[in-house]
Amino acid sequence: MQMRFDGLLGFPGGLVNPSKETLEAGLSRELSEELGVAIPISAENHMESCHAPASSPSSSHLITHFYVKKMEEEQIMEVERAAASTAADHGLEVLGMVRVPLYTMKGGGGLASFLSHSFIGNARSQLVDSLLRFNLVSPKELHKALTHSLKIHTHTAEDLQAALVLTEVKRKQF
Ligand SMILES: O=c1[nH]cnc2c1ncn2[C@H]1C[C@H](O)[C@@H](COP(=O)(O)OP(=O)(O)O)O1
Repeated sequence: MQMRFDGLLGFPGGLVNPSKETLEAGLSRELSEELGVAIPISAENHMESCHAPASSPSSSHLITHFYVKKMEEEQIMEVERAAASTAADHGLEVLGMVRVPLYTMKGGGGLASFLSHSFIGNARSQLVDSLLRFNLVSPKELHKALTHSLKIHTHTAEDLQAALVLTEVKRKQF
């Protein structure tokens, strides 16, 4: 996955105008811009399409099309190198590639922590669906990670609330 310009986690990709290019050609173009390498995509890589509600009142509703391509570790490392060096969008729309940890540590580190971050649109569901579909994590492990993730999320919300109260106090002093 990647850290986006807006601080949210998401998959490489972007908007495609289907009257101008096919979904697969549009995705290949976006991958070249964001990853700095040409990755051919075909209809066989399509996993799911769904209607995603607008992420903010000012943005439009979207149909998201999710594609999955299996790669060898060496190919992934090549993509990671190119994404950080030759990709046109690096440092602009994309701040870096991130690997998804497929393990959960005792204290909740790993997948549980990863899933508690903030994701763009329906990227978290896309990630969870693909982990299950390709048997990368068992349903039991994923359930455990998501349960822990929810606790981390609640703790983060409480932490943010405490920071907000603190700034309110400081704001009134000045
Ligand atoms: O990974 C994703 N999963 C689901 N929806 C996503 C993901 N990444 C982006 N989006 C949605 C949210 C945005 O409204 C649109 C366009 O994304 P963006 O990165 O801004 O596209 P461009 O590169 O600017 O074309 O898609």
